Amino acid sequence: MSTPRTSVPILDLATAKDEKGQFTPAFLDALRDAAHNVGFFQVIGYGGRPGQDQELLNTVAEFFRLPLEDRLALDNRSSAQFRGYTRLGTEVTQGRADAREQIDYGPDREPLSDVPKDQPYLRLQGHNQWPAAYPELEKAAMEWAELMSRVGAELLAGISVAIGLPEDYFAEKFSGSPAWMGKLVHYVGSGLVPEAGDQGVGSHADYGFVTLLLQDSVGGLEVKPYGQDEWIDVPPTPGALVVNLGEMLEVATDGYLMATIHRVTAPPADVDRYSVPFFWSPRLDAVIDKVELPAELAAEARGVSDDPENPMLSTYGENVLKGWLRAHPETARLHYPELVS
Ligand SMILES: O=C(O)CCC(=O)C(=O)O
Ligand SMILES: [Fe+2]
Repeated sequence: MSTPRTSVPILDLATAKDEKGQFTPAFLDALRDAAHNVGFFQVIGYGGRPGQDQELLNTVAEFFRLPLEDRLALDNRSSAQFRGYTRLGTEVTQGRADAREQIDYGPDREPLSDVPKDQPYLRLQGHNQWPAAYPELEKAAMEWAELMSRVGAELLAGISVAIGLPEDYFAEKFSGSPAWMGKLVHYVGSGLVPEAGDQGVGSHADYGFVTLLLQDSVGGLEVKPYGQDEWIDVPPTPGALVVNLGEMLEVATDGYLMATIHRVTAPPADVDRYSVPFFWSPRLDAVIDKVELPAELAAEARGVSDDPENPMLSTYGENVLKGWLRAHPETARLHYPELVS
């Protein structure tokens, strides 16, 4: 085993490619090391408009200051796509309530009319819920998703090359209707959701390929690299996005890359924390097969985690529906009663 890691590396996307548009060997080495040994890193130079990150966080904070009834008008219990507003303390991670409220959103598409019984996850295609009286939110969130889709595709291309695959190896899985997901999150100070204790969000891995997270300056995000007992901090870093790898990369690489476990500690009493995670994810019907890794990397593959509480499913839609059903039990009972006991 390599030496335990105590910090999360920072990579600069602005200098990732040479003048011919190829990822540089130095960038690929740093990316492979960060992705394989830590599973978490930060990127700077990702190409947002100056001030776009802070504007988005301010817009999100403003939304959560609207009266509760305005937020509840977007209640995700009315959405078979789990889109819209989740009330404080009703999302569950590791069997415990999280001290956060949030809006979930994704690509806005017509729901499919004829969903085969054996592909219930196709029902996750559908519409978002946005506050009509506060149009700034939809605008900022969708503009962010566009930027993050570009960054996600670029990083996945880099990760592919770093593990010996062609740059566009996974591109087909995203073509047509990639099922990315965005979240606008408000963590509340400990004490406001008594049953959460200090759990902002409980320890978990993400479901897709790569997660790109914008966090404000409060802190509290921690990560547990594979094989390590110590949690390490992901310190708020101006101008940076936090990147972590999701379960689809663990499935594809047989654990050479792992979906790294992370959690957020609730902020201190009376402090609010805002974050915007974005999950770059393929089509719902994409099936992710194991890739052929170069021998020296294959020798370091750790196998796919076999947690009976969290099986990793190779059809992306199945894998993400598993997560939604677990995290939002009320919405699950209302829309997918046949899938939850
Ligand atoms: O808010 C954060 O810093 C992390 C959130 C997270 O891990 C998630 O929503 O999957
Ligand atoms: Fe996460």
